[in-house]
Amino acid sequence: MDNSMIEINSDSLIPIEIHFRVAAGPGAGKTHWLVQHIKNVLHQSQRLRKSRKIACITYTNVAVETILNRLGTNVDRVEVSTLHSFLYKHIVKPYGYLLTDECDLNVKELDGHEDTIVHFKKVIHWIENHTNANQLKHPYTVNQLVKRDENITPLTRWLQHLTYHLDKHENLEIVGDNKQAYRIEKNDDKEVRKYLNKKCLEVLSTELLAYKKLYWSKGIVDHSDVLFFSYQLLKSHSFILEVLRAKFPYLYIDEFQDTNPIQVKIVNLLGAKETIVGIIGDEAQSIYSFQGADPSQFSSFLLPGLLAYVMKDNRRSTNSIIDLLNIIRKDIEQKKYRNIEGDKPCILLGERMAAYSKARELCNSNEEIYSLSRDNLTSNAMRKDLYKEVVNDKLINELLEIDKSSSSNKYRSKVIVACLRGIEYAREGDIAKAIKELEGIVKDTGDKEARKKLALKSLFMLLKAYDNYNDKPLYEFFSFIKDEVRPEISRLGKGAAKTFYESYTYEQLALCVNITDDYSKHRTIHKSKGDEFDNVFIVFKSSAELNIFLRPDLKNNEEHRISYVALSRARERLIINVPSIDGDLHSKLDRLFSIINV
Ligand SMILES: Nc1ncnc2c1ncn2[C@@H]1O[C@H](COP(=O)(O)OP(=O)(O)OP(=O)(O)O)[C@@H](O)[C@H]1O
Repeated sequence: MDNSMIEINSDSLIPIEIHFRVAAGPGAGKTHWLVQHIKNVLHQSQRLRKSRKIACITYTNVAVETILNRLGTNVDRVEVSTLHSFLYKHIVKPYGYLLTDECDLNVKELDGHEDTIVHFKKVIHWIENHTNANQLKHPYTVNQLVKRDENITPLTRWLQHLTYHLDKHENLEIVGDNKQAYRIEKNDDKEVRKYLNKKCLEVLSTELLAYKKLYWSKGIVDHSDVLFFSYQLLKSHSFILEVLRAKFPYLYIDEFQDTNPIQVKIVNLLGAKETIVGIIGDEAQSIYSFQGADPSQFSSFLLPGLLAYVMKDNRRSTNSIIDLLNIIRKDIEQKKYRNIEGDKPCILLGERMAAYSKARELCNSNEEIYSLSRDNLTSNAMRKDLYKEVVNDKLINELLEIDKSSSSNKYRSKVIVACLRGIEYAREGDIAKAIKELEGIVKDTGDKEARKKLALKSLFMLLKAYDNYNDKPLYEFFSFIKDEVRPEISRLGKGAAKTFYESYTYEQLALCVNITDDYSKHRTIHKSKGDEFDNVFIVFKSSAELNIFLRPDLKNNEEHRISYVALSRARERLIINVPSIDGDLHSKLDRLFSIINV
């Protein structure tokens, strides 16, 4: 920790007209402090008027909700959003027309930003018209690339992972990640990754902007495009910066450790004058390197006169959990604010589900316990094993597959899946995503406004009837949609499709929907960031992961930071499951944990 840092706690007031950086460990009360600080600025500032607001940026929609709730009646003078939504609303949407020539951006058709999609028709068009197509050689000729499955899969994956990089002149370039250009082949039950040829990718890379333009010209924009457009616009049109600085005299960014270099540049541009910038975060909880985050950007972030603060309390966890966290972390020794001893953290050795049952016992059976896993597969497996009736998590794909025989059947399953997804997103609180899903099936109806209205009406009907189909065969859900929502979908005659609809329940298919902002009790660690739970059950796949307690390296090892985030979510009880550990490790960890065989 830097000695020049000023120590504060989550109730401290700081000067409001000086740029700041607040660093603090887990459970220090960063979010609590930020909300207090905003209220203080609203109270004291001479620079806020009706049309001028505080911009408060945070990482997820869940975090936006949390801050809005805590701000209470003060919300109308604060704009709380994710960085992408903020940039989209205040830069891309109003000024995107300035990019019409350079990027072919079709502003009229712009309708929000989405996850990256790959339209294969566009891929074909792009490759067929590629200036360097004649350099594509067997077995990667134009024809072979767009017709052979063994090329289509890695090509699609590669295009799905295009990103932007700042070059040494601080210009943005579009780059492909060649490690993503693979398909999986099974060889004697072993899975082997087969990659697209490097030379072929090199040739294709020469015209990635042309590929992107095929989407932009239709108004299709993904999350990283929002950063790209914002950066381009701010760099070449300084009046936009002036407008933004006038609108937002204060800009605060929570969870700054997970911003990527382009975002940092944008924040730097805004903070160069007038706007006071404040960043809050924890380097030790930086877990998004796969999205370009670089933890060192937090401590190296500088603006003229910036004051650096540190909060050392841990207000969340019991003493025995904080002891464990302090073993892992060297830069801040957290103080035990609650000062409650609590149960000794526990390692359960053995099979995952048996360990989970034991963990429930340890938490007095009736208390809630949240499981946190490293990857999606494991968190889905936790859910799946608990809800035994789920046969597999590919049911949605099976349904789409079974209805592929004719275009009318294809449309039928598209409608069913869109309704299913829409309902599940809405039930998890993401109404915007739910409506978007349903808009996709009413493309033939009127203008944008009319489609939105119809989607909302359908969603309302579907949610209202939820109890009528939730635990029934999917056929009931289909009948409801045909009767009430989209009568034009084709009937279900005898055959494989009908059998499918009768064999699985709505609930079983609903479990296959991937919820983005996951509020459920079985989550990935990434989705648990910023949250806290009384009892936490962490799934470690092997004893190697326990090395974090013996040789911690939060600075250089992202896997350690991910485990640290998981361990620090617990308020009362911390339980780790690992299949087994050898004797040596057992004796070394004995001091820190109760170790139980299940
Ligand atoms: N001044 C305070 N008064 C009352 N409760 C507080 C105060 N500061 C923090 N808390 C409580 O302490 C807990 C941890 O705070 P918070 O979630 O804001 O921490 P954080 O620093 O954002 O943690 P993390 O980095 O782990 O997400 C929360 O339950 C919060 O409500």
